Amino acid sequence: MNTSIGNSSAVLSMRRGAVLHINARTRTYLNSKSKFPFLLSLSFSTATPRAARATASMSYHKQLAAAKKAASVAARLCQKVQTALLQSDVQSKSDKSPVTVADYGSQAIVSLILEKELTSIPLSLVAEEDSGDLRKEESRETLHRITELVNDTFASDGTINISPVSEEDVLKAIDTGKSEGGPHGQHWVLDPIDGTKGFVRGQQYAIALALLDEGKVVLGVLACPNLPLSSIAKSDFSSSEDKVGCLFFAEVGGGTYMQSLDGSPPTKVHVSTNENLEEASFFESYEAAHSSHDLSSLIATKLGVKAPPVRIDSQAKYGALSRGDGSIYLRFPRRGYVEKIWDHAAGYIVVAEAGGVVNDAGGKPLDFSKGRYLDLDTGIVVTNQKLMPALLKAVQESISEKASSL
Ligand SMILES: Nc1ncnc2c1ncn2[C@@H]1O[C@H](COP(=O)(O)O)[C@@H](O)[C@H]1OP(=O)(O)O
Ligand SMILES: [Mg+2]
Ligand SMILES: [Mg+2]
Ligand SMILES: [Mg+2]
Repeated sequence: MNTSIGNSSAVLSMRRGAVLHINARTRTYLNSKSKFPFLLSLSFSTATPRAARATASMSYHKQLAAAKKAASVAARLCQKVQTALLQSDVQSKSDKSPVTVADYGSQAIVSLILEKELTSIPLSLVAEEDSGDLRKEESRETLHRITELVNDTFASDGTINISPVSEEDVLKAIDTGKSEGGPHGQHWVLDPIDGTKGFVRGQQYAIALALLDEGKVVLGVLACPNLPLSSIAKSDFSSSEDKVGCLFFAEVGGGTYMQSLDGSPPTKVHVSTNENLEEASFFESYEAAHSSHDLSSLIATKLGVKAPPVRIDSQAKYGALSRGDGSIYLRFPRRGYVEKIWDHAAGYIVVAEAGGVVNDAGGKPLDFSKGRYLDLDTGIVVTNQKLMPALLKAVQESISEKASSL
């Protein structure tokens, strides 16, 4: 039996260029999930060893404060949309993946807040969404709604001093995210909603924001609006009594902290110190299309892992792992899928600063300096330092066995 957060009965049908349909039962379910918090992540990285050394002693406090604010405000917009998701709010992109008004609104909010808070250098932002579809005639209503959502979110937050924005301002703010990143200089990396499928199902998602400096991730923020503040290691974690809404943040050399999205004081978190594989539990994607459940099951069996996998959407998995809810996260996308930096940058530093290790299946650390994409061997493997050697051995043996059985 597998463990997953929330209800899995939502029925979504997606066709190229078509609106994603949500049936009445799902709508009722989504509307009943207003208690769920949103997850947002941001990260920042640096690239060359010389420059990395030069920046190692730098402080990113100001950028971290701006990132936390941006992700938290964007999370509020996402929460508002998730509680009243309309069929017209969800559309299908050209790669058939869903996108909602909240993905666009979140990206606009983060871009506008970073621009406002950090005026010393021009903003370079590598982000998932762009305004291409929104500029089409048939998207006029959608753009209007996104602009309203952005302005309402700013207006209801007493700490944001941004005048009402126009539709053109929103389009421009979204398109700030077209930066290519790379090994030099500072680049923000944003996934405005990571785990859009989980968001649409009324389940887990994150706003993920990171900063790269010379190709290295130097800070990251993950807002997880629906993640319980207490551990999700146990299969009964989705109890309606659980308080939800976590904000994870990390700065290079400074450790990882978690606070509630409604503003409790932060506490330092650490990955699990578990060295016993029989007692280990592991996370993987809720969506089997995003990561091979068969391969991770083979690995778990080889390692003697007894607990069933915990399947949840988005970089909330990195957040949960950073506080020791489980000890392993396995991700094996289908052949040919290329991972993007915004899907891992914030999660990477949140786990690394909590004492964990994030490698590709070949045992190499992830390299965020190559532009918008990650160049990976097969998949991503995350655990603590003690378990990584045994885990990598099992991963590599299982990959070979699976390949020879085909
Ligand atoms: N076919 C795919 N394989 C792997 N990951 C995918 C695929 N399609 C979308 N994704 C991205 O995987 C991440 C979610 O993975 P998970 O299964 O861990 O929740 C998201 O970043 C999602 O993008 P998006 O940001 O658009 O939701
Ligand atoms: Mg997407
Ligand atoms: Mg994503
Ligand atoms: Mg996304």
